Amino acid sequence: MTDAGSPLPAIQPLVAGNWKMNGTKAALAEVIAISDWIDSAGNTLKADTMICPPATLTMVMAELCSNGKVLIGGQDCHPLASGAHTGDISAEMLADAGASAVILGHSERRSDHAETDNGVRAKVEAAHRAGLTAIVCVGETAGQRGAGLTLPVVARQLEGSIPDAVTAENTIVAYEPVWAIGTGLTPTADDVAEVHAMIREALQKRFDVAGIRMRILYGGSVKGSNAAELMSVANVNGALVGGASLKAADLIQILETYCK
Ligand SMILES: O=C[C@H](O)COP(=O)(O)O
Repeated sequence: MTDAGSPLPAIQPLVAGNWKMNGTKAALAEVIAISDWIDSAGNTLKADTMICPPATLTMVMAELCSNGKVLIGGQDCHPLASGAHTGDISAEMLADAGASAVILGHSERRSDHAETDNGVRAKVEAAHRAGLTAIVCVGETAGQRGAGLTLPVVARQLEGSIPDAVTAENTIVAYEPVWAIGTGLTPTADDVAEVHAMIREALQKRFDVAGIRMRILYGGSVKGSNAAELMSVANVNGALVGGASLKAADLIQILETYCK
């Protein structure tokens, strides 16, 4: 409930596809097929759809999807707006290319590029400065889960990676257990519920109403056959999908779980 006592609007789920380092111009056919399917689904689809292509496809994909049915996101950004940083792109550049969001702190960035919570936080601030929604990834490794550290690890990443001033619109949390990414393994529905409940509680404590309304996505081996179960867990407001977002037919199976 808000201060005025009126009920909060329902959270609109999001299914976001992270293409990672996959996709050339030939893959644009997939996003066209997704967009056409969304058109045919009309009002029955009760979720937003986003594709986060490699940077090379951002602008052309954003132009193809200018009707807004498929939102476009980046996969990373530099904390600064411009400068001598060979190979990097800024949040402002992503926004200029037509992106409305950017994935930050993905475990592959944390491990491949030694990204820290502080570094991710600076990138989230950059995303907000450029008017982008930050999709902030958190999640434990297999070793951390085995040691019973899932909740403290995720809580620490959440606290460290998200800045103090956020809104429910400009920030999304994605819980991705590292051991579930690309492995075909998924946590049980109860395990997902436990972590998402902790995330919701932490967000609410820190951000009040914004924390209640913020979307929390689950990611890690989501596919058509498990999406209905995972997406029905309390406090799961959509999915961050890797492998199953590369083919339109696979992503559409996941989107179908949100067709009512
Ligand atoms: O960002 C997406 C995740 O890393 C999940 O990837 P996956 O669906 O291939 O397991």
